[in-house]
Amino acid sequence: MTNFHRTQLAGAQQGTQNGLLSSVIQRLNPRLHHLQVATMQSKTGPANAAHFSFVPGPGKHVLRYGSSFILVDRQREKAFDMQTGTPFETITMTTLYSQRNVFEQIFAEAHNMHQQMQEGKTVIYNAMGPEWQPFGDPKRKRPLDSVILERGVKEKIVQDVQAFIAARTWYLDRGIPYRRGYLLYGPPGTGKSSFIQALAGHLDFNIAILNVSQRGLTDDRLSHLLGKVPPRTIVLLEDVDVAFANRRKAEADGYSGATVTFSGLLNALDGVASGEERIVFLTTNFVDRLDEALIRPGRVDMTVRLGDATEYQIEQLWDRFYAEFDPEGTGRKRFLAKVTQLRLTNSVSTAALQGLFLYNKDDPEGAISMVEGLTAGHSRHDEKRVELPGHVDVR
Ligand SMILES: Nc1ncnc2c1ncn2[C@@H]1O[C@H](COP(=O)(O)OP(=O)(O)OP(=O)(O)O)[C@@H](O)[C@H]1O
Repeated sequence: MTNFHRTQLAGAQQGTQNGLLSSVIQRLNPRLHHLQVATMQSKTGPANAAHFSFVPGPGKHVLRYGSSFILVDRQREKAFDMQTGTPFETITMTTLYSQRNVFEQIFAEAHNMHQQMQEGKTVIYNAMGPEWQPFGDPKRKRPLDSVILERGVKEKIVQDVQAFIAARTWYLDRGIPYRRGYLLYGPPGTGKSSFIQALAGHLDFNIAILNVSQRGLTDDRLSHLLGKVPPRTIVLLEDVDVAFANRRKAEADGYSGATVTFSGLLNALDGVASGEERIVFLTTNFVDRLDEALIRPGRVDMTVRLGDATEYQIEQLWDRFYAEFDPEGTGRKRFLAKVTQLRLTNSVSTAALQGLFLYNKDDPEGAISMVEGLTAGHSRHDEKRVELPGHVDVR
């Protein structure tokens, strides 16, 4: 007899293991008693629409897989996943020694099922203690063209990242750490997070997000987390300026406080190295607070300013919302004339414009008549330019 033991943090384990066990459970065709109904709710259909499937419930079952019989023991733990409320489980599968190859097949099949479920999706990881864990269900990929940046900016970043991904052997042959850092800076609501999400989808990567200002995130934890990012995952470190306000040195006992320090952030970035490509995006609303040590090539190789909406972005955003109502573009011209007259170009965020267009979803005239409302919140940001040799600064 042979046993196959596997423990699952139900719905919360990292990487491809997440949900893998539920695929195994789905795959095992129940032939005996103790069935459990698994309910899956459709994300797009009406709230009360749901699918049901019968899976072996907790307890022991003898199941047949092909010509093999397997004893499956599904046991719930006392602890449960804090995000979903699902109890952790241990599943023990036992079969005849001569049939042991069957486990490989089951897991391969379950793995395929699991991958199919994730196709076209982006997994978002959050830091939970010392681990990266998927946050909620994988998200539908955000299309790149849904994020509107100044002309050519998106293309420059995408090209750079793709060239980096294609240059693996080049880096490894020369003994250069295979990593690339990007800093996106600019006022809030200009598409920094949205762009990174869309880029991840475009490259078929997942995202591991960490807010540097998060309480309880120490230098050690940051360094540990960056050292064990799941494969094919972009790291997004938000609000990195916070570390620069915190230049405190570690105490004599090595403790450097409950937040990330400046040197802790630099060390963590320097330590990021693996045979896998490592792509790290940093974001900040306050580029002036950053130190040049951060944007030294190797830590950050490209900086990109995402500013308030330019004329080009306003036009593009207008067309995304109103192309069908305004095929000739006359409404767009009037909207832009009003925006220019109110001196709003380069001083309202794309998020604010999106808010106005959403409010007037089917009504371009409504949007034109409400432009004045945008002036209340508008602000002008004059940031210093990031100038450093060997460094790409896209503005
Ligand atoms: N350039 C843009 N193109 C398309 N949508 C945008 C753009 N900028 C902002 N939005 C929309 O505005 C909202 C907020 O955007 P997002 O979170 O990406 O901004 P951010 O720059 O990351 O902000 P913060 O600096 O506050 O984190 C999202 O709903 C996003 O879809």
